[in-house]
This record gives sequence, structure tokens and C-alpha cells, in this order.
Amino acid sequence: MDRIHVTVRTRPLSPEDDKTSPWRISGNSISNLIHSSKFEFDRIFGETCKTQEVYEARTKNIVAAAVCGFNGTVFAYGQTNSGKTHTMRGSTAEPGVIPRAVHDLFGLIQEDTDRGFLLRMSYMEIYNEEINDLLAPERRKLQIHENLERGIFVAGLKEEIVASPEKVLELMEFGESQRHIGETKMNLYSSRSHTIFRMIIESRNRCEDEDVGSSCDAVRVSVLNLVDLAGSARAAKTGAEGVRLKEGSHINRSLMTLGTVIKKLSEGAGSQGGHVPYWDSKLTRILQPALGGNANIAIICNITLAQIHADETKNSLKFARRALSVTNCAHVNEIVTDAALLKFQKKEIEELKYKIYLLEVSNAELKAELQESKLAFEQLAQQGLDAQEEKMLMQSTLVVHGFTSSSGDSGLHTAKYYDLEQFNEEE
Ligand SMILES: Nc1ncnc2c1ncn2[C@@H]1O[C@H](COP(=O)(O)OP(=O)(O)OP(=O)(O)O)[C@@H](O)[C@H]1O
Repeated sequence: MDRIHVTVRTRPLSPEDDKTSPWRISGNSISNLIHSSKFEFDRIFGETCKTQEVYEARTKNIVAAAVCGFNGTVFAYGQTNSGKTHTMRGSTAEPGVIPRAVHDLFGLIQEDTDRGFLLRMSYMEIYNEEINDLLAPERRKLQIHENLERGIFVAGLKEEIVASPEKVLELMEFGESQRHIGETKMNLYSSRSHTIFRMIIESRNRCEDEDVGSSCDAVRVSVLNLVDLAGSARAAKTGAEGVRLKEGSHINRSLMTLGTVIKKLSEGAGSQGGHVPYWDSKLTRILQPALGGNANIAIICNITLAQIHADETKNSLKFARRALSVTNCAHVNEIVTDAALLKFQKKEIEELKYKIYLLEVSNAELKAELQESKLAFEQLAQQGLDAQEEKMLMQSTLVVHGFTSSSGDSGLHTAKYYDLEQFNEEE
């Protein structure tokens, strides 16, 4: 069991905001001098920290585990303008978590010469509770489905096979150009949608015998979700009206559902069979497989320490603190294909055949030895052995061959001659 790894990243403040900030950071705890509230996390990154450090705190390991077959999900959470996109996507000057993860992923795959990999990527946004495909802009309002074979999935979402980090980042750029971004009072380029960047990593052992039909071992399939959430905001602060107001209310509602899901999970509802409202938003429904247990999860909570946003920051920190007590149990996802099953059964048959062969060899040896003993008896009998000597000789012969009969002289004789006769008959 692993709990969600939660880090906090603060964005740079203007000199004036810095002077009036009510927040103080000490090590991995942060406190508000006015509310006298205190929060502790796995790590707190100050405003001078670089994305590289944030990435290495946990995401790097999650990426490495994804290459080995474990699902992983990393998401940036926080109010609008707190630095989520800066953290996840970054810029040319300071690449974010997503480009770093993509480069690492390909690096690790190249190092693993024992396995063959197939990578696919998808990129979607949830805008006003509608799922749009950012790689195929004509695919809009996609639906979420669930079945036994695929679990929960977005029907019709394009999955591009990718063979290099450059290709992934090129597709990501294309996706970005399709994303809903709008100007608000607080952020000139505010993300008005949640985005889920997804890499699907499929791998299997490279076979020595690459013949068609000889096929390979079980296939590992893991999913790595890198999520940039839209920021929560109060309409009054963002100056939202019309379209922006509608967007804001959808964003806030889905973030509230995410908060409730995390709250329920932190109270143990997931493991105790209690109700967790994944269905109340598209975001939580898509992330259900990850939040519900089988994934390594990291949350990067982006905050601002400006006094004017103290309430929003406190809310973000409360959300993040709850997430600290959610535990997950990620496991390697292996699918046994028909070909792999056949190969496994073929191997089992070979092993059984070998066991039979060994039994036959030892039977033949046993027969030969018993035959020899029989001859020795007959010789000794001819030489006139007394009864006591004969009994001792027979006992030692039978013990050597594992016969357990101990029913006295006649029993020993019977067992011995019965077996010899049987062997002779078989021959
Ligand atoms: N750690 C940081 N260092 C330097 N600049 C930052 C940092 N964090 C955020 N910024 C800058 O602050 C601005 C807002 O950041 P960003 O767009 O990432 O916020 P956001 O949380 O994604 O906002 P929204 O939810 O509205 O989309 C950007 O210009 C970004 O470059």
C-alpha cells in the first residue's frame, strides 16, 4: 500500500505581495500567521525552486514504474494563476513535468533491451463537462464507457502510436493549439478546461524465437496520466461573466467533486465499499481507475502566498492535506494473450514429458537392479543360504527400492516376488 504523494509549489510573488504575505514556510510545513493554521506535506517547493526539482521529487519514479507496468497519475491542482500549466507544460526555457516525463520514458525504454515496447498517446480536454479530443479536433463530446475488457475508457478517443519524444511533443503542441484558453482578470492565458495527457505503455519480453506463432510472454499495459487541471476561481475575482462565468461554474463543480472523491477516499470509503461519487463529474469518472486504487499517484498543489488569495490557498492546502491520507495499491498490469497462454501450456507439456522420461529411466534402472537381486538370490539359494540370512538380504534390497511392506517374512517375500513378476510381465 502506498499513499498519494503530495507536494506543494509556491509561485513567485511581487515585492509588495511578499511584504504582506501571511504565510510562512519552514521545511515541509507551511503556516498562516493570521488563521494560525499549519499544514505539513511530503515536500514544499519555494518560489525559487525549478520544475526539475519538482519533477524529481516523485514524478520521475512514477514514470520509471510506468515503464515496468504500473499505472501512474500526476496532477497539478490549484487556483487560477497559481502555476499549474507552468509546472505541467512549462516553456522552452523551463520545460514542465510532461516534456520531462516524455524524455525519461523514451530514455528508459531504450535502456531496457529485454523488452519490446509500443507507445501510444492521447490528449483530451474536459471543457464545460464535455470531453474533446485534442489530437482529433473533430471528435467532440466523447462519451465514457466501461466494459470488462477495457475497464473505463473514453470511446472514440484517438490514440497515436509514437516512436520518439519529438513526435509526442509535436502532437502535444498541436493539442495545445486546440485547447480552450481564455483571458480572465487573473490570467491572460487561463486554462478553461482540464487536460489529460496520457501515455499508454505496452511491452513484452523479446523472444529468442521470433517465428510467427511462437509468440511471447504476457503483455504489460500501463497508463500514465499527466493532468493539468483548470483553476478554481471566484467569479468576482476573475471578473467572469457570460462564457467565462459558465466555464468557471463547470470548473468549480468538477473540482468540488474531485475534492469530495478525495475526502471519501481519505475516510476509507473506497476500501470499505462506501459510496464514492466518481460519476458526478467527467474528470473523476475518467480518473476513477487511478484514484480507485491501481496507480501510483502524485499531486502537485500549486499555491500563491499573496494575502489577497489566502482563502483560496487555504482551501487548496486543505484539499492537498486530505489527499495525503488516501492510499493506493498499484500492481503490474499483465494481460495473458492467447499466444502467451499457448506458449505457457506448451512449456508445461514439455515439462511433463520430461518428468515422464525421468520416471521411465529410473524404472528401467530399478528393473535392472531388481533383476540383479533376483539372480543373486537364486545363486545364494543354490549355495544353501540359511533362513535368517535370506530374510536380511531381502529386507535390505526392499528398503533400497523404497518398498514399505513390513508384514513379516511371508509379506516381504510376497512383495518382492510380486514386483519382480510384474516387471517380468511388462517386459
Ligand atoms: N514557479 C513559477 N516561476 C515563474 N513563473 C511562474 C511560476 N508559476 C507560475 N508562473 C507564471 O505565472 C503565470 C500563471 O501561471 P499558469 O498559467 O501556469 O497558472 P495556472 O495555475 O495554470 O492558471 P489557470 O488555472 O488560470 O490556467 C504564467 O505567466 C506563468 O509563467
